[in-house]
Amino acid sequence: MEPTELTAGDFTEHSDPFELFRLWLADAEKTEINDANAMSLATVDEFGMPDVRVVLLKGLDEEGFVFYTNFESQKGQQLLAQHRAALCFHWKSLRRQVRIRGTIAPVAEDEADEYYASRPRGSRIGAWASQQSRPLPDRETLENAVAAYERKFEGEEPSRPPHWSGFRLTPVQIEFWHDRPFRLHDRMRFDRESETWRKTRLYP
Ligand SMILES: Cc1cc2nc3c(=O)[nH]c(=O)nc-3n(C[C@H](O)[C@H](O)[C@H](O)COP(=O)(O)O)c2cc1C
Ligand SMILES: Cc1ncc(COP(=O)(O)O)c(CN)c1O
Repeated sequence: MEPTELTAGDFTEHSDPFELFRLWLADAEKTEINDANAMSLATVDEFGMPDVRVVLLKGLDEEGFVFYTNFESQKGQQLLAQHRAALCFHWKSLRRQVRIRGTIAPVAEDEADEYYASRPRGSRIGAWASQQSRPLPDRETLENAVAAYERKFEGEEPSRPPHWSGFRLTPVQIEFWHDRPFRLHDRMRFDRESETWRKTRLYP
């Protein structure tokens, strides 16, 4: 890949990891074919066995990174029990990676209500119909559940299911990685130190 404005430049000068993350996400929105906000979410189960799946980043503020899911799903149960997780973004079009580790807390009820209300009606009904991560005998069972909830909420706005909400990951560590020739990549890690961030360059 020829270096461009997006693939060259020195990100290692940045001192605010949130600001740098926002710049990289904005770049990725321009270059990824879809879902630039997709991130791998790593958790551990009650036996310390790792698990990982992709979710979408739906909010970012000074407290952290927000995503939405079913709290009774595998990830929901793992996050409620362990309160810790890691995220990984890989933007292939930019040859960039961001890794984030931190603590997990559910978002406030009103924050979840507001996001749920912004989703298409079909997705809101779907959140009721899907018993995410539990066995489903056949597709028809799911479609019947969707039809039943469509009848239940006919003529009204579906309320947010009590088991559907968001988690916020508050980072303690954020690492930025950028591809460089001959695998001699640039890596910069930020470690939270109460109100500030300590910055460390890492061997590739
Ligand atoms: C691009 C992409 C985005 C996804 N976004 C979400 C999401 O935001 N929330 C969610 O619950 N599942 C999302 N999924 C589905 C999850 O990867 C996963 O299959 C599901 O949440 C069940 O995970 P669990 O059994 O570990 O709880 C997404 C999948 C893909 C491929
Ligand atoms: C099951 C599920 N829940 C939630 C989401 C989050 O995205 P949205 O709120 O835009 O549906 C996704 C995105 N793929 C998803 O697959």
